[in-house]
Formats: sequence, structure tokens, C-alpha cells
Amino acid sequence: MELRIEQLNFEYASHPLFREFNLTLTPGITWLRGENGAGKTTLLKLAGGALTPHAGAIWLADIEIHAQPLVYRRHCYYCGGDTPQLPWLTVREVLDMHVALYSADAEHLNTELAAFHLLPTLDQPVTTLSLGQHKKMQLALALSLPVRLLLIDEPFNGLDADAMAYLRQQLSTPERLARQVILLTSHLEPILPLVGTLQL
Ligand SMILES: Nc1ncnc2c1ncn2[C@@H]1O[C@H](COP(=O)(O)OP(=O)(O)OP(=O)(O)O)[C@@H](O)[C@H]1O
Repeated sequence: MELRIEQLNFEYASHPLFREFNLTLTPGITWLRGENGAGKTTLLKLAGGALTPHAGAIWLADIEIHAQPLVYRRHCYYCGGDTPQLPWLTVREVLDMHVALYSADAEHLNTELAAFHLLPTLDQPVTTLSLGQHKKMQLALALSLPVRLLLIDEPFNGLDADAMAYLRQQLSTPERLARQVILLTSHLEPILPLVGTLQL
């Protein structure tokens, strides 16, 4: 199982970022590095289907993103710091939506929510979460959704020390490293078992 990007072209208005870009990632954690503005977040969004390439192909195992967009999206989760897309929902409703979409294990999600101390927030409007709590909600999903590809932008930004330690431990389990392709950005050394580093 691998992520394969072939001959990718992408640019914003007048700002070319990727030209005939190729990449193959195998299961395990790859650290995506580069200076501010290099295109790290853009690459995560392209691989997660949140942005559309102008040319090229993106494969997750035998699923091509354009040929099977919904199937592809159900096999990957993009964990960015973005504000909530559906601000009128409660935390529980946002989570339930993800559980339904990904056919996820609700008990596993509950375990992650408990570990991140989010259970008391479930009936709050999702917009009332602090930045750190919002990050934790996304990370609880990242850790519990049964996806093949995890894309995580700055996983440790805004987390308290306990949450950082917990996240490191959960991302490092051999069972996870064997089955998931994990691509993450971090401006600081992530202190995780890496299969590779990708410099943009
Ligand atoms: N929606 C957009 N429209 C136009 N330009 C954009 C847009 N989003 C990003 N850019 C530009 O594309 C370039 C890459 O942005 P991106 O966010 O991918 O970089 P990054 O490597 O993640 O940066 P950082 O380390 O600061 O988070 C930057 O020059 C940015 O200004």
C-alpha cells in the first residue's frame, strides 16, 4: 500500500508551486519539511483531495483520486488547523458525521476523546472550542478513523505537554506504522520513528 503522485502540476493564480512533481510514500511516517511558503500545506491538501491538481495523477494503492474521488476521500484524512466547515454543529454532530462517513469505530473515537479530555465538550457548538481543543478534536479523528492515509499539518502546534506525549505514543505504534501512510509537517523535529524525510 502506497501513496503515489505522478507528474503533478499545481499553481495558485500567478504562483507556480509544483511542476511535474513525483512522489512515492510507503507506510510509516514521513516528515515533510520546507521553509515558510514552500508548499507543504498545499501538498497535504492536494494529497487529501481538498485541492485539485491542474495536471497529474494521485494514487492511493489502486485508487486514483480523479477516477474515484469519493472512494479516495474515504481512505484519507486531512488534519489541518482550519476552522470548522459547518459552524452551526455541535462537537458531537461533527464527530458523528465523520463516524458515519468513514464507517469508523465510535468506541475507538471515544477512547481518543477521553485521552484528549474532550468528552465534556461534546454538546458545545464546535465554534466554542479553543484552538488547542479544536486541534485535539481533529487529532482524535485522525487517530481513530480507519484510513490508509493520514495527512497532518503541524500536529504538535498548540498542544499541551500531555497531549503531545500521548500523540507521539499513538502515532508510533508498530501496528499503525505498518498499515498507514502518514505525511506530516513540523517546523520542529517531530521526535517520531520516521521512514523518511521529504524536503520541499
Ligand atoms: N489560496 C491561495 N491563493 C494564493 N496563494 C496561496 C494560497 N494558499 C497558499 N498560497 C501561497 O502558496 C505558497 C505555499 O503556501 P503553503 O501554505 O502551501 O506553504 P507552507 O510550506 O505550508 O508554509 P508554512 O510553513 O508557512 O505553513 C505561499 O507562497 C502562499 O502564499
